[in-house]
Amino acid sequence: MKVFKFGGASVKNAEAVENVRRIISNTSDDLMVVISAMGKMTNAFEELVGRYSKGEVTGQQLDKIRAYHDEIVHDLKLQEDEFFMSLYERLFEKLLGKLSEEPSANYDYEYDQVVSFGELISTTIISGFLNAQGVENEWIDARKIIRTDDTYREGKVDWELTAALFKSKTGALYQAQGRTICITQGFLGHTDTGQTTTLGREGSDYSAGIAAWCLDAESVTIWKDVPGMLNADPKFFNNTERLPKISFREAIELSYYGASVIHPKTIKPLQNKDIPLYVKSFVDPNADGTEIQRDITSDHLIPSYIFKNDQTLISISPRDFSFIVEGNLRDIFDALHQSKTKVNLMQNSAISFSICVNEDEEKLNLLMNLLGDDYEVRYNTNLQLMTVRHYNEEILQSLKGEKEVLLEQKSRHTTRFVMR
Ligand SMILES: Nc1ncnc2c1ncn2[C@@H]1O[C@H](COP(=O)(O)OP(=O)(O)O)[C@@H](O)[C@H]1O
Ligand SMILES: N[C@@H](CC(=O)OP(=O)(O)O)C(=O)O
Repeated sequence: MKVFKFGGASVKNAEAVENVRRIISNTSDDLMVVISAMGKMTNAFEELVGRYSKGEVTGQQLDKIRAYHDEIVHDLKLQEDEFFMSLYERLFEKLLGKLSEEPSANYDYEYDQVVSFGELISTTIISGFLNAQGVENEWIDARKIIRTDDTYREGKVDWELTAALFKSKTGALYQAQGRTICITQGFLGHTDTGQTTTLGREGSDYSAGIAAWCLDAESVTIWKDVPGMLNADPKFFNNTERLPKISFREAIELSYYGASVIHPKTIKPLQNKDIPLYVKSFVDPNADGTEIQRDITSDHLIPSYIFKNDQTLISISPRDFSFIVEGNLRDIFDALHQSKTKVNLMQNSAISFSICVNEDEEKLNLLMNLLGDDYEVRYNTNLQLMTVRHYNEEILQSLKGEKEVLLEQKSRHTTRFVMR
């Protein structure tokens, strides 16, 4: 059994959905197919829930979402399919029902209840289309399988329970005669009381990793709009090179530093069970792509570079000029934890502790309040964090150009610059 994952870009319109059908039809393996919301629909649902949670009118946002999906349904010629249409209409009725309720004060909870419809609608359309085209499949409700805690918008997975649920809900299907294709939603989970949760933005790759771990899959293939994992984001660089084969370790480092082609959480479950991950192009499905697996021998061959924009460099110093030692490190880490500040880089000197974080004014104010009067906090905004793996001086010079470097950090394999 293999796991395939299709993201928003691969199902953004009817033509793309037909391409997904072709890719699925061209393999003969049992499949668990994990699918995200279509195109940029998660952003559209975020606008919708933003208005809903403030008690504002949501008609315009809802109409936009409905029209987008209706066009795909029309182009796939599904509107004559009564069974499909009853499922499709029911989803929108449920969404409308949710929007007519008074929102609770818990925004993160409301977010998950509303934004999850993106994946529910997309998988309903794709499952319906595949069935209509004779590609028999089972629609599996991830909200009944992936068990998380109640950290809404970033559900923490209960692995053992999720594995048991996967096996009880899909085991018999995969053991049955003939080929089995299951279609399920990325990004979604549920709590022990049955409330819908989500796993964090761009979390469908992670769902594919969870499914593979739970089902002991042979491999995972993530279908993307790029030829594989490249040595830089092709949206910002010409002449990128494909990394044909890298280790789990290298992939987790690259994605952690910001190579957004794979969600960083995806790798751990696969590494833990030694399940290879293929990143392949849905535009050219027969091309080789990238193979991510345990062997490290190819990791050093090509330098990779990753840029994160909209960074803030924060410098925290004890006001009494004391050293940065255990006690004040504890205060600083406590404040970071409480303000849920995610640190992209940290470094200290005798009397100052520096961190580079994604720009977020609200969190920064909270952090400063938590640190209180004992610490002086200074910061620079609008910066760029550049990470270069397997660097050489020539590459560093050409990437830095004329930019001012505010902080530099070097290890044997990685150099990082915070620049303006
Ligand atoms: N190192 C990299 N290699 C390939 N693509 C990258 C890299 N870093 C960033 N990207 C970006 O990741 C995008 C694909 O990921 P994403 O948009 O999240 O896919 P999806 O939402 O369809 O799953 C590419 O279009 C590319 O711009
Ligand atoms: N739809 C969700 C989950 C996801 O992973 O989507 P994609 O695979 O298109 O990045 C999001 O946009 O965050």
